[in-house]
Amino acid sequence: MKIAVASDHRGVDLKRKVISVLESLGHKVVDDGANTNDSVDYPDFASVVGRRVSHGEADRGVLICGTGIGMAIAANKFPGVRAAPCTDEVTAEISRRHNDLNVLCLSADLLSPRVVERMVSVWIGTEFEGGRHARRLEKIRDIENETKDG
Ligand SMILES: O=C(CO)[C@H](O)[C@H](O)[C@H](O)COP(=O)(O)O
Repeated sequence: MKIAVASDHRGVDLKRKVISVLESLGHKVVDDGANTNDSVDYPDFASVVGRRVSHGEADRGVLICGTGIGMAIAANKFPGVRAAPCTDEVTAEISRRHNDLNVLCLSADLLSPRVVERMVSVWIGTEFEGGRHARRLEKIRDIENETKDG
């Protein structure tokens, strides 16, 4: 898969870890920054990854900030993006099985690199279950279309 990855200044080190985990699993990674610890604004990075996933330029995305929350709020503004902060292996797995999460948001401040390694491996390798969960995602698409039309 092609995965777009970005962080703000708080997540630069963890982003490097995530990229190495994804590449070791055989995925192609697009590194969308940031690359220094200078203070930046997370929406500038969430929008790059959110746009790529929304436009089909990347199959999935990973976004990292202090909590993962700001990145998720911003990325979810793009049609077809389902972004959320996950906190452990269980939420990472269920986010795929039930929600078909296509943008994983991670906290650089609260998660250890070791836990993140396991979360990313589980998240990337878990399939969407479909069935009743697909019906619910259809309803989310309906909401997206309704709000788009005003
Ligand atoms: O968006 C966030 C909160 O959900 C992130 O944690 C940001 O990384 C954080 O707000 C950045 O804060 P800073 O004090 O400018 O480092």
